[in-house]
Amino acid sequence: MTDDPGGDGGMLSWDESVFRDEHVFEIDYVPETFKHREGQMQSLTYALRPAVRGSRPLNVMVRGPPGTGKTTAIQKLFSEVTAQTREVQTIRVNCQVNATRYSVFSRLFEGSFDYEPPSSGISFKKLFGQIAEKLVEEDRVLVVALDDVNYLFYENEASDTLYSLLRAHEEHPGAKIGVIVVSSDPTLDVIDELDSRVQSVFRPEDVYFPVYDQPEIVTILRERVKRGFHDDVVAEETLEHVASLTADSGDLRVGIDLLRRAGLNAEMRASRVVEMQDVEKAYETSKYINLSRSLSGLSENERALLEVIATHDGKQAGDVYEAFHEQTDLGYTRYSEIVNKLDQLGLIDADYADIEGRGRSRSLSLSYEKEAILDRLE
Ligand SMILES: Nc1ncnc2c1ncn2[C@@H]1O[C@H](COP(=O)(O)OP(=O)(O)OP(=O)(O)O)[C@@H](O)[C@H]1O
Repeated sequence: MTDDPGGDGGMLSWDESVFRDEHVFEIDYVPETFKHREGQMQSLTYALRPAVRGSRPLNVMVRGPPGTGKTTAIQKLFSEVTAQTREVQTIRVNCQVNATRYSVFSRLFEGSFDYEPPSSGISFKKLFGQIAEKLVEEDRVLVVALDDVNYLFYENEASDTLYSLLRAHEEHPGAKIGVIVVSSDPTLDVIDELDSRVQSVFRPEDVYFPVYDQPEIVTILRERVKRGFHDDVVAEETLEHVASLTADSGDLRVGIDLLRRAGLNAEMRASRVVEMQDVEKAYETSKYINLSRSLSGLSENERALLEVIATHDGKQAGDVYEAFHEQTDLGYTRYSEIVNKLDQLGLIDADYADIEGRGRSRSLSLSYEKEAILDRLE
C-alpha cells in the first residue's frame, strides 16, 4: 500500500482495504502482547502456583473498571497454566451470561465434561457431585474465574455460588477448587456484600487493574494499528487523538472500536488514510460501547423497565411503577429489584428525595441521553 501500485493517489479501489487484519479489532481477540500489566500478571501467577504443584491455589479478587485488561489477564494466565500442566483445569465463567449459581455450575459441568448437562433439570446437588467426582477421580485442581462477578451480586446469587465453591472439599473430600472473582463495578464492595458465612472462608489476594493513562493507551493501540492496518494508514497524530478520546472514558474497548470504525469510514470515502473526520464520526458510536454491552445482557423485563423510565425520565418511582405494571403485570418487589439492578449497572440514577407530603421517595432518571438508550433498545 505504501508504494501506491495503482498510481491513483489517495484513492482506494473497490477490492483494496485499509486493513491488514481486521480480526485484531474484534471483541474476542486476545492480543499477543499485553503491556502495562506485568505486576498484575505476576500476582496472579503467584496465586496459582500451588495449583501447578497439585495443591489448592490462593483465591483472588480482581477489581478494576471496564476495559482495563482483567479478562485478557485471566485468558493469558489460564492458557499459560494449561500449557504447563494437565493437572490443572481452568474454566472462565462469564457471569453476565451465567448469572445464577445453577447456571454457573452448568458452565463448570460443560467445561469439565465437554458437553452440556441434561436440560431435563438435574438437581444442583447432582450437578455439583458429578463435577467434584470427576476432579477427585482425575486428581486435578480446578481454577474457576467468575468473570464480571458483579452480575451475580445483582441477582443475589453471589454468596450461594461462592459458598458452594469454597466449601466444596467438605461435601466432596479431595476436591480442590480455587476461585478468582473478577469485578468491573467500582461501586461494589465485594467482600462487604457477601454473607458472613462466606466472608469467614473467603480471604482473597487483591489484584487491582487501574485505568490506563494516555501514554499507555498510545503504546497499546499502536500495536493494534501495526497489526490491523497497512503501513501509513493511521498517522501518529490520529493515533494520539484516538488515545485521548479513549482516555476520556478509561475503557480501552472504546479505542479499539474507534480504530475499526474509523477504518471503515475511511474505506467508505475510498481513502487510503484514516483522517480525523473518520475518527470523529466513529466516536459518535464508539463512545457508547459500554452502554451497548450493558444493554445486551438485559432480560426482556429489564429492557421494558428501562424503556418506561426513558419515557418517564426524572419521575417518582411510584409513578414509574404504575406504567411498568400496566405493561408487564409484574409486582412491586420484582420492580424494585430491577430498579436496583439498572441503578447498579449505571444505566439509571435512583436517588432518594424528600417529596412534600409524601415522605422520602426515589426519583428515577437516565444516566445516558434518552435517544442513545432508546436507539439501542430497538
Ligand atoms: N495491555 C493490553 N494490551 C493489549 N490489549 C489490551 C490490554 N488491555 C486490554 N486490552 C484490550 O482491551 C479490551 C478490553 O480488555 P478486557 O476485556 O480484558 O477488559 P476487562 O477489564 O475485562 O473489561 P470488563 O470489566 O468490562 O469485562 C480487549 O479487547 C483487550 O484485548
